[in-house]
Amino acid sequence: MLKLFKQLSKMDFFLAFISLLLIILQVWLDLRLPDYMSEITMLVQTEGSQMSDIYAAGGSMIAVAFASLLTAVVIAVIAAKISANFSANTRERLYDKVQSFSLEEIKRFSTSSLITRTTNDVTQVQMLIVMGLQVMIKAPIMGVWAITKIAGKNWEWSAATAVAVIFLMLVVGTAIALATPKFKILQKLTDRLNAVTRENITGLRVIRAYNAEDYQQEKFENVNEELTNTNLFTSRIMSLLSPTIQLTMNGLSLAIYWIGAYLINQAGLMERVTLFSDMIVFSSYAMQVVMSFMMLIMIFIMVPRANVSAERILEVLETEPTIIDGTLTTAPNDLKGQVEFKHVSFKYPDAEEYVIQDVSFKANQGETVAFIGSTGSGKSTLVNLVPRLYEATEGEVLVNDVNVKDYTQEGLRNIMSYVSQKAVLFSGKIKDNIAYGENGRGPVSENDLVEAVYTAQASDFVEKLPDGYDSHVAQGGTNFSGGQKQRLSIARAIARRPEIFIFDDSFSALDYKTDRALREALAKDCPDATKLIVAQRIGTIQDADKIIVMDQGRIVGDGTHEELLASNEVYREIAYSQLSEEELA
Ligand SMILES: Nc1ncnc2c1ncn2[C@@H]1O[C@H](COP(=O)(O)OP(=O)(O)OP(=O)(O)O)[C@@H](O)[C@H]1O
Repeated sequence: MLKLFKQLSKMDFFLAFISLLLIILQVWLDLRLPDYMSEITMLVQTEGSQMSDIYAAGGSMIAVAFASLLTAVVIAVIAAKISANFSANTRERLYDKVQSFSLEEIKRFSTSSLITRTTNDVTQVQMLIVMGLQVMIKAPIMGVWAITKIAGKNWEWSAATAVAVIFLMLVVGTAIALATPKFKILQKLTDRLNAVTRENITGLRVIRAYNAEDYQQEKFENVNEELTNTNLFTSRIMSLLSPTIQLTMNGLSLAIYWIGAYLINQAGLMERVTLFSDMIVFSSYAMQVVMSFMMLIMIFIMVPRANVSAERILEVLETEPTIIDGTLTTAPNDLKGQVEFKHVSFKYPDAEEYVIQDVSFKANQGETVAFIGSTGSGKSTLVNLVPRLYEATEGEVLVNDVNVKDYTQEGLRNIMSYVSQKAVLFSGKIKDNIAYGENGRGPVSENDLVEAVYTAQASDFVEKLPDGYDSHVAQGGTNFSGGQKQRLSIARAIARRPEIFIFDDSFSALDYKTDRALREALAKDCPDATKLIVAQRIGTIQDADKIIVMDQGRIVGDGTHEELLASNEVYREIAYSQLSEEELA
């Protein structure tokens, strides 16, 4: 956890130092109170005392108590500020780190766990800082100071206090030992609850359509119940602590008075007043000692959980992304839009089998290269290697004759547009979604934006909307149809004016007519861009300059539509399953 605190700024450390000084002042003020008590008790017991003296002592006592209160408020404000700063910085660092992760690291942690770590786990540590700054430093100072005040006064009273403290430590130690293992489980269960909730919300349509509410509900309830039970277990243990502490404090008071009564009974008349006053003072200080232990206990309750959270946060922060940036922002040559695979093989992290095996091909500037093959044959995986969403396990992926590993990721992605299999839109306006991201050449102009929408065959529905390009897009683009979403995400790719387009089965939701119109417009408007197209439909790819046929991660044929029809069995099978002989002739 200390590692996490290292990131606090100098200003935060300075504030923490100020709060330390204030805490010392507060403890000093708090420990003045029993002295006034003693003074007042003495005055009350002594014959001939003046009322004005009692008022003076009482007034000072109130002033000191008020000053202590004021100091406590300032300390609390400082603690809140430091802890809020800590949270904001940690969340930002986590966010930046996650941004640098490749899909491999995201998969390793899981999306829901990354969300819990950025929110819930940070809050756990934040709460510890707030409490810790106020109490963790104060309690030992107060405890030690109070002990020195009562040390040597009377061994019977000291022994009673020691017994109370030892008893408390035993009870708390047992409670912490029982509860700590559960804290780790609690955070993991929070991850799972988060995952199930996300699944329920994102899959709502399917859940409803299949009347699977009960099934999902049960899934949710199972995790929820497990989390509740674990929470209850730790809470029950911790809830025993408070009454035990109360009981110990009251028991200690009783013991001190009981011992006091015995001592007073034994003492001579003159000593009685001093003993009585000592007893009052001792019991006040003894309460301070027990109170400081109680404060420490509160912290000890929080430390194990915060520690688990801190470890989970550090795990993310200390993970080195597997995809490391190269140094080149552009290729040191005049090539544009060239993509080449040289004996590339790939297997997913933690997987045994290769999903791409010894793939080699070349796409030159302006060419359209299409990939077709049965589902699961590795087409999407293959094109994901070009923008380095994954790293080739063996072989080389070259863009403009430079290995993709040698580019900075930003430089590499500046020259390409990737359209994923599932259209992804972001909440905001249509135009924000199209003029999205950066390409290293400044913002997308209004003209490029409109042209892109036209090329993507999206103008018909965009311009019909009451707010046109300013129309609202809901999160995930849920207020658009599948085909509309695909066209908008294709428009976003076109607006970037890239050297290379990667379409990962991005035409699948379009009707044949729109599919054809879009491809024709793309060929006309972006003739110089290289297009890598993954598709299931022969119609989408039959005009491609080169078609690569994939089967079980290997290339089993390449050529034009006509060449493959004549020579490639796998291609012919796919083609005949989709089009009639007349259409293919
Ligand atoms: N993130 C992943 N982790 C592990 N294995 C994966 C992952 N994504 C895909 N695979 C596996 O890799 C293989 C190739 O998948 P890929 O998505 O590249 O095929 P595809 O040809 O694009 O299929 P489709 O046409 O159905 O989209 C499949 O066997 C799949 O199970």
